[in-house]
Amino acid sequence: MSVAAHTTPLLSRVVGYSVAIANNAGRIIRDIMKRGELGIVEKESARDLQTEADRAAQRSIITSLQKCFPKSTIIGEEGEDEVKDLSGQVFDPSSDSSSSISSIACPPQLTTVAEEELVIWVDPLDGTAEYTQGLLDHVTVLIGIASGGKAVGGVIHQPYYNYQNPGAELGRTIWGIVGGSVGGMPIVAPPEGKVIVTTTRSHSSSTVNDAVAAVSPTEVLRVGGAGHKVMLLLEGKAHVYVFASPGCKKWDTCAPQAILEAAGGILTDIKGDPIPYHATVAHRNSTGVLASAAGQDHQAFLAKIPQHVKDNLKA
Ligand SMILES: Nc1ncnc2c1ncn2[C@@H]1O[C@H](COP(=O)(O)O)[C@@H](O)[C@H]1OP(=O)(O)O
Ligand SMILES: [Mg+2]
Ligand SMILES: [Mg+2]
Ligand SMILES: [Mg+2]
Repeated sequence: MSVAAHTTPLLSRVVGYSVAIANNAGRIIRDIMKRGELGIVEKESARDLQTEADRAAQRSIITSLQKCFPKSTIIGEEGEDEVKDLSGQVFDPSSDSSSSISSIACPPQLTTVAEEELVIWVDPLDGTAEYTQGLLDHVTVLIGIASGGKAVGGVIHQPYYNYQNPGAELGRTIWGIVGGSVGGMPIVAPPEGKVIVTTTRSHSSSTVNDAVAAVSPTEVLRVGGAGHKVMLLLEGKAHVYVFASPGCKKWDTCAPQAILEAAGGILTDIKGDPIPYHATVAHRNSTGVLASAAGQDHQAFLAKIPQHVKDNLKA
């Protein structure tokens, strides 16, 4: 372990190690796709799939995080068996130069957060439907860190970024701490005079579509993954992410929310209420998601969501 690991705040260390752990999970996801044996199973429905990549990436992430931060609570998408299975290949994040943590700023109010106060929400592969359909750049690995019920830090790794640009570096990782710093990609403001909305491509419903139409989009980007859609907000490709559905869970939104808020954006439920991230909270975001890029009028978007949409999403 480097000297910096002992002198930097715990939260910066967790985020820095999560960068390396997410990058390693991305390698596992690419390897499984290359081998072509996806081992697809249906979870709750045909729209809720799990592959060997989801399972293997979760095993590796949970095993590695638990080894580094044994007193924190770690909650992963892929169920109890996978979470308790610590046989995943242990990855030592301090061996990876991408976990350089000295540049990850932590605001004063978060420097004293203790390991046992942290709840780490892990989505080992966000955008599983798109992964199985070959829409590989929609896939992300999400590690979100909460303290006091709030999303305070996060990592989004996009393992297939640039996969259609041979010669360019494959994959990218963005990280952030709320009130601290954001790194890994430039933050760009979306174009003025347009309202580009991003929403689901694989989990639509009439309520989802009514909410999108209500914000009067000039363009709608229907893409997979919560992590991918928040990346579109960060890189100026969309103004607002609207998902009036109970489909997303805490591990889908914790990391994206922390990074978006660190960059000046806002993520709430579709009614404007904060999403809680305590260890004991219900996993489902039953009242939907609305996220806006930095500089956008979040309240104005919320005000346009029709009452019948809000009524359809009960807590
Ligand atoms: N109805 C649903 N069933 C299961 N997962 C869902 C559902 N709706 C959304 N999700 C999760 O939220 C993410 C964002 O939704 P969408 O891509 O539809 O916009 C999905 O990639 C999926 O995460 P995951 O792929 O990790 O299972
Ligand atoms: Mg899933
Ligand atoms: Mg997900
Ligand atoms: Mg997932």
